[in-house]
Order: sequence, then C-alpha cells, then structure tokens
Amino acid sequence: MPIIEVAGLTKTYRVFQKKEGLAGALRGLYRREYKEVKAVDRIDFKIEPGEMVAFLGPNGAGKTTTLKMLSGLVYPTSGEASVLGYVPWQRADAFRRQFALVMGQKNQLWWDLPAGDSFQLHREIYSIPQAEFDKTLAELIDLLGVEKLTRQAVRELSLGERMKMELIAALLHGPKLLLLDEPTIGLDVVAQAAIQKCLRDYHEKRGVTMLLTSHYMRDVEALCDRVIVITQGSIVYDGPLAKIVERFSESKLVRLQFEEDAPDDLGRYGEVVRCEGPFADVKIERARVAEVLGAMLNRHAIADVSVEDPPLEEVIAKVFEEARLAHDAA
Ligand SMILES: Nc1ncnc2c1ncn2[C@@H]1O[C@H](COP(=O)(O)OP(=O)(O)OP(=O)(O)O)[C@@H](O)[C@H]1O
Repeated sequence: MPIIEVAGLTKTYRVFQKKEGLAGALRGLYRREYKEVKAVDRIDFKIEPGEMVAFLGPNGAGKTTTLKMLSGLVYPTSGEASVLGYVPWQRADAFRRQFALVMGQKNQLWWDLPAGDSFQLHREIYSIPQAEFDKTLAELIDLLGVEKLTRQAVRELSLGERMKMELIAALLHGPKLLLLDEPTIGLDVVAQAAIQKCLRDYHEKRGVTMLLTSHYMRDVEALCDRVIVITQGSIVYDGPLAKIVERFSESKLVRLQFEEDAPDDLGRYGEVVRCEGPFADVKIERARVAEVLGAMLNRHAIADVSVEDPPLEEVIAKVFEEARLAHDAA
C-alpha cells in the first residue's frame, strides 16, 4: 500500500485585494474584493514505502502548499489524499505520531531554551519510552556531530547548527514519513552535506519514506532517485531522476585535454563553452556524441577526454521553462 496517495488534490487561496490610496482603502472596508490563487491544481501521485522523492518546482509552484495539505496543516479545496492510511486534515493523533514535517524556513524549537530541553518536551508529547529516546538521541547527536551544542540556547546557534537540531527533533519519535521543505536552505556546503548524510543514514537504518523540496540540486542528487516536478500548481514530470536528464537535455558535455593548445575550429563539432590552452569543453548533441568523438580523436592529438551530462540545475531550469511556455501558450 502506498504511504502517500493523492488524487485530484487542489488548493485555491482567496486573497484580499487592497485598493490603492486612502479612498481605495476606505472603499475596501465595506466592499472587499478578492482574487483567487490556484496554488495546487488537481495533482495526482503515489509514493511507496521507503521511497526518497524530490518535489521540485520554481518559486510559487505549489510545493509548500502540497506539503502543508499532506501534513494536515491546510485543508484542500477539493480532491483526496491518504497519508499513512489517514486523511491528513482530519489530524488523527495516531497520524501525527507517524510523520514529521521539517521546514527550513520555520523554527520549530523553543528559541530561548537549549535544544536538549525541547527534545525532552518532544519525548513527553510523543510518550517515547526513556530508553528508546536516549538511544535515538545519542545516535542522532553522533550522526550530526552536535554533542557540545544541545545545552546552548537555540537562539545562540548558527543556522546550520539550528537546522541539525530541528532535524533531530523531527526524527526523535521515529517517524515513518518525513516531509522536508527546503531543509538545507541558506546552509553552507559542509552543513548541507552533513544534513544529507544524516538523512541518508537514517533512511538506510529505518527505511523512512521521504518527500523533499529543495532548490539545491545537490540535495536531490545526494538523496533522491525519483523526481516530481510541479509548476503553476500542476505536475509536469514524475519519474526517475536519471530519465529527466535524458529527456530534457539534448546535449552532453565533452571535456577535452589536447596534447597542445586546443584547435580553434572546435565550433564545427558543437557549442564551445570553454577553451583555455589545451583544455576545451564542447556541448555535443546527445545522439551524435560517439560519432563526433570518433572524428575528433582521428583528427587531433587528445591527451584526455570525459563525457558528462549537463549539470542538473541546467536540466531542471529547462523543465521549468518548457512547462512555463506550454502553460502560457494554453
Ligand atoms: N496563505 C496563503 N494565502 C494566499 N496565497 C498563498 C498562501 N500560501 C501560498 N499562496 C500562494 O500559492 C502559490 C503557491 O505557493 P507555495 O508556497 O505553495 O509555493 P512553493 O512552490 O512552495 O514556492 P517556494 O519555492 O517559493 O517556496 C503562490 O502563488 C503563493 O503566493
């Protein structure tokens, strides 16, 4: 049985439109005008136990709204969702005990207390047996390397340290499902890598299911095999990460090192993106890589060569752009 099953899920927000100027503001007091914002528009997907899925989309695409519906914080306008066998917005106690929502932009720990005190509070709220709590906490503290920080007020911690504490708090009750909304936002690469490692290890040990939004493709590459892309409230791609690269990038990046300076007619093979001394990077049409590479090797003295897919950022940006153009044309 899927852990998450969503059918026709839709959320429309009603937003009050403020009029310009004082007269407009006064008029607005007795005749309020609203605009409807369709944040999520009839989306369908299923996530099976143990999957790690990236939920990607440009700003305002509807990702956070979807996560909020899946965790029962927001009622949908229409459609259905089953999460861990529950209807999330009915907020059953047994449901809340089995998942965790981590929001990189929101603080869930007590600001003035040491994180250790908030962890104790979690233990009581979730009635976690003491021995199990101690074991899990020790494991997580070790995994994230934060031994010395649990007795320091949360407000005194750096952003990266605080996020590690937030993650510990979210994992203490052993959730079966983790909903992560930009868990590495604003973190440096070292802290990002620590969060990714913790999530990977935790997944390996506990087989937790994860749905993650992130604007950092490193998170996606490090953690997820499957990607769901949402733009303007609609799902435009749902499938393996590897396939999205194949489907949306027409070229591969061929990195060459010549025995001498790179020849100046490389443009005949493809788009030259870098040419410095003996080094050159050329974008070559995916279907012609073997043929073009063969021709290059015949004609030039090449010391080293590698063939790479374009960076995931580039591919995803292309998916967003194509979806936007299709939406505007519809
Ligand atoms: N509480 C709200 N009231 C009115 N409109 C809202 C509300 N929350 C979100 N929206 C609107 O719904 C749309 C989707 O927002 P949402 O936060 O779900 O996007 P997102 O994909 O998470 O974006 P980001 O990557 O910027 O966080 C946006 O147009 C946003 O302005």
